[in-house]
Amino acid sequence: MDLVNSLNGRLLFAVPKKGRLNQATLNLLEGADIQFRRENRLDIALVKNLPIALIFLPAADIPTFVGQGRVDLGITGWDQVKEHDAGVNAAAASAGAPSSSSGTESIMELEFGACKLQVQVPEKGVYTSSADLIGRTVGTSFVNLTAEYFAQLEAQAGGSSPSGKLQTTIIELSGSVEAACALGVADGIVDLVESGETMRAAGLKAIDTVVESVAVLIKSRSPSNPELVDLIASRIRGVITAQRYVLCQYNIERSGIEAATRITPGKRAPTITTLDDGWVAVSSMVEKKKIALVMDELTRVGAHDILVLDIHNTR
Ligand SMILES: Nc1ncnc2c1ncn2[C@@H]1O[C@H](COP(=O)(O)OP(=O)(O)OP(=O)(O)O)[C@@H](O)[C@H]1O
Ligand SMILES: O=P(O)(O)OC[C@H]1O[C@H](OP(=O)(O)OP(=O)(O)O)[C@H](O)[C@@H]1O
Ligand SMILES: [Mg+2]
Repeated sequence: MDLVNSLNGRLLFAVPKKGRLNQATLNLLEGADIQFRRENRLDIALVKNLPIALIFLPAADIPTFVGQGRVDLGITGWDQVKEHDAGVNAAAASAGAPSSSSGTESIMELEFGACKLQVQVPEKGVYTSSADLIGRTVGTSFVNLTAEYFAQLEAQAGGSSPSGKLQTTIIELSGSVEAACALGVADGIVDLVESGETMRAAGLKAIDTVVESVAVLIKSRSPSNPELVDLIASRIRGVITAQRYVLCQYNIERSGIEAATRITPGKRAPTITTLDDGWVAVSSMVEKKKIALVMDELTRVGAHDILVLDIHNTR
């Protein structure tokens, strides 16, 4: 098969090929009924039921492909989008050009991959604020955001050199960044924190947040097929909403309906069905994180036979 020719006329959609965002992204594609079979070792997969090709790329590279318009759509971390933007701005500044936009547009936040890019220092060390790291060495995979962050800090401290050259040394590391302080490679690091387990295990503490991140769906400024982009976005939004809600069903005496539907007003309105002898059945979407409380309150106002069901999809 001539792979390049087979991409003709297809919308190109970049997805993380490994790492923290890979599995959640594959689940999302499955929920949106985007069907494909990926050949072993091949980073391109043709979608069977839509004119789309999936391109498997490292999360960090996806904003570059989308930003240059080589790929129409992508899923990556917001941190990676900001890192790419900071790189584009730094390149423009060093060329004496005005800061330009990176060419990516965020369509929506996806409800996974939440983490924070944080400045971290040894827990029992001499550094207590980011300003203490000015003129020191900082290890990170996010060199552009880190350079931008310290440039601002240096400017605030009034110590920025006339040439605009950074006093703080940024060392680029591609993984296991937390090891850098213990091994003397860096005085502090800028890396991602979710649970904080990796940071604490390395004897580090966070002293500031550079960016708060979550996975995002992004598109290029001029996608090849805007209608298809809208269709995919709408399908993905449906899956995300379905994941956030559960369906709560219960029976209640008609006299209790007002109190009960105040507890479960639904996304738009609850569905109410009349049963025999003065009872009604209510069915309503409830935010998953609130369901335990909602069930407590429904019981209190006299609801019976409360059922909670997963929703697979919604529009
Ligand atoms: N611990 C985490 N919790 C939540 N999201 C994370 C976490 N670590 C990374 N991410 C998100 O996932 C994105 C990709 O990071 P990840 O480290 O998974 O990719 P990778 O570096 O390509 O893979 P690997 O680290 O396995 O080589 C990050 O930019 C961030 O948005
Ligand atoms: O706060 P936590 O829940 O511990 O998660 C944070 C860790 O997760 C990521 O590492 P990853 O697993 O991608 O390994 P890496 O350092 O090799 O990239 C990130 O770079 C942190 O090290
Ligand atoms: Mg990683």
